[in-house]
Amino acid sequence: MIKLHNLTCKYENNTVFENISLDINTHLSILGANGSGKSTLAKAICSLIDYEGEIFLEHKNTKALSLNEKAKLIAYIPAKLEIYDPDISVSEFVLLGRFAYKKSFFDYSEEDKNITKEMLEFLNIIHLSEHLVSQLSSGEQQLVLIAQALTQQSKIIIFDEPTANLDPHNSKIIASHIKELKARHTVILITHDLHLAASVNTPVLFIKNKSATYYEKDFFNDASLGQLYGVAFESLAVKYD
Ligand SMILES: Nc1ncnc2c1ncn2[C@@H]1O[C@H](COP(=O)(O)OP(=O)(O)OP(=O)(O)O)[C@@H](O)[C@H]1O
Repeated sequence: MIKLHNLTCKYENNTVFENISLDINTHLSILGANGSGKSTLAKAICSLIDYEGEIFLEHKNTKALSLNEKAKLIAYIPAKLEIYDPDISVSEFVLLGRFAYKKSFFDYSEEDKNITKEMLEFLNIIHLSEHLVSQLSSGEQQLVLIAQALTQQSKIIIFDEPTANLDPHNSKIIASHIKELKARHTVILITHDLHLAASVNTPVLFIKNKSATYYEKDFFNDASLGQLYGVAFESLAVKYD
């Protein structure tokens, strides 16, 4: 459960959006034009940037939570992997998702390593375990990012444009994983990929003109999409189902 109360985000003098209040009790897709503030909203929810107002995760004010407490409640998956260590392997990278559970400063536990292996198997990338993350394709890197987030075992997972760099085949793989994860997690999906959003099939929060409108259902039709995005739509063609 995520609760936003009078949430305002700005960068210096640029107000991105203001006074968003919303209770998110289920899966949600956040849509809107480039620069409308989707990633800013996600980053505020994850305390990665400053904000005005209040954000509650599972009834707890995020400002009162430690980094580790937040990591156990919410995971953020960026659109693209930033690789700080070109020599890190897939299994080492995914294991880092267990940081909030680490008991010893020096090493991860057997349980941490087992959970890492489990997530690599779940995403069908166990064969990449010893590969260098820096040498993977974009599609493989996206799966590695998802694996790392899953090891956090947080209730809420935010996917920020998970198919941004992917071809339709890899997008379909990601779509199928996201749909599967809905059974165990609260999924927040940020995307421009309307096929993906329609396929994942959640209520929609559309950000426009510094505010946000919530659509419980009936969002994915040519008329409302055309009006919101300002371009003509003819029924979505690619099927991720
Ligand atoms: N670190 C930053 N410093 C200053 N301005 C920023 C910063 N990050 C984002 N912005 C500005 O905030 C606004 C919202 O950006 P944001 O990335 O949240 O939009 P978005 O909806 O996720 O866009 P896109 O769909 O293009 O990824 C934009 O005008 C952007 O230029």
